[in-house]
Amino acid sequence: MSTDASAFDPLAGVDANGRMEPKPYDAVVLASFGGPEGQEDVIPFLRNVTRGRGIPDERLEEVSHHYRAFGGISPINAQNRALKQALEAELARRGIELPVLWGNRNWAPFIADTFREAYDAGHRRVLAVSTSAYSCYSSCRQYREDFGMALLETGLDGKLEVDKVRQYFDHPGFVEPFVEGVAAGLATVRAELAAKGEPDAPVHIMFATHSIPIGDAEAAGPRGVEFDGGSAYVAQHLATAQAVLDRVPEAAGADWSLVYQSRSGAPHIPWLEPDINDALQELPAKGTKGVVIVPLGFVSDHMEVVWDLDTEALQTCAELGLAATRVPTPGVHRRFVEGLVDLVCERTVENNIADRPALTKLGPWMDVCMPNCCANRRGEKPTVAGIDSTVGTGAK
Ligand SMILES: CC1=C(CCC(=O)O)c2cc3nc(cc4[nH]c(cc5[nH]c(cc1n2)c(C)c5CCC(=O)O)c(CCC(=O)O)c4C)C(CCC(=O)O)=C3C
Ligand SMILES: [Fe+2]
Repeated sequence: MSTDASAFDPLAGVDANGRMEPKPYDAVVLASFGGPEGQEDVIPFLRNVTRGRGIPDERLEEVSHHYRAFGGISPINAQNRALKQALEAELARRGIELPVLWGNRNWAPFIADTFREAYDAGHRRVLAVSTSAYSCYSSCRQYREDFGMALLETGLDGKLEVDKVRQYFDHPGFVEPFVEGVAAGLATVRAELAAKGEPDAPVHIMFATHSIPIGDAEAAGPRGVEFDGGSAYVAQHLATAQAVLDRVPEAAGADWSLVYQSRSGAPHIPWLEPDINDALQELPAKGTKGVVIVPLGFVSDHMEVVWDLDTEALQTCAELGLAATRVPTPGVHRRFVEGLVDLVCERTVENNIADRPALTKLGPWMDVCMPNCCANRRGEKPTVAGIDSTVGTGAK
């Protein structure tokens, strides 16, 4: 994809495709959402997530039950500790001396504390890797804003330079675990149908991602570019789903769709549809007997996956008599971990990897966001890693 960066006064070292020239980084910051680690954390965590966001109390109440049912513990922090360890091991295996620090947007360890820790350890330039693969306010810009706010809050703006790796929805390291999962999921569901005496019954492949307000979807990615499905967010998912399917011979001829989950917000604000549970209801009338649910929007098996898919959507399947399975997320899959380290190496001077693989025509996505990229008019906050960034750009 090409964008017109020449219209702006770009940061030094960024080309017209938003690619940043390699730099010598001192550390990697694994940045994630964060989650509660006990019953007493649940409400304070939800308040952090929804700060100033108009999420109805009933929705918070409902979501708190999802966490309460798991002892108030989200799986996401343990998953990020495991991912941090796996990244450290892969860097060590390649002989790359880059420490990995971990910080979250909504729960301890908070990004501001991680930046302080980085600075106190002598690091002056860090590269963030987030646990969000796609482009939208929640998955890209909000990280860039929270990095910016953390730099201002800690007084580290002008002292700590912060960049971020590109959105990696179509990187082979993200796609390949899903390829493996879809092939295995189809085999599981077909075996279940065969055991019921229906070996040739139709199976649907349902790709699921987080619903977002339609306004956020339309604001995703660079301005002035037309995308399939009406937005960069939807286009990235459609193209990635196709990239997965193209690599699973057993999926040839199977019906598939992209559906949405975990809607929140006020009812009068339109969000992306259909909801996964509504979409499942439609399947039996079409003669579909089985479904493979692919959590394409997510990096690990966190609460949105174990509750909204494994608890609710699989329950819907059971009620409808559909044979069903849910494919794993990339998690700490070897290819995913290698892919994230490759993404880091695209940006480093030492151990640089010049090749930037992308399995869809949308990629490789930009290292640096264009002005107003993913901006949803929730107010102007300073952002790092944008071509118009005023914070996180290093010594002033
Ligand atoms: C696109 C997207 C991703 C995928 C990209 C990514 O992975 O980052 C994602 C991930 C996640 N969302 C998560 C949790 C929550 N998201 C909420 C609310 C919201 N998410 C939104 C979008 C996304 N969310 C939006 C537009 C809202 C509305 C309010 C707002 O704009 O903030 C709320 C508030 C209550 C509710 O409304 O549900 C909670 C508790 C967790 C943690 C799970 C765990 O604890 O294991 C994770 C990984
Ligand atoms: Fe969310």
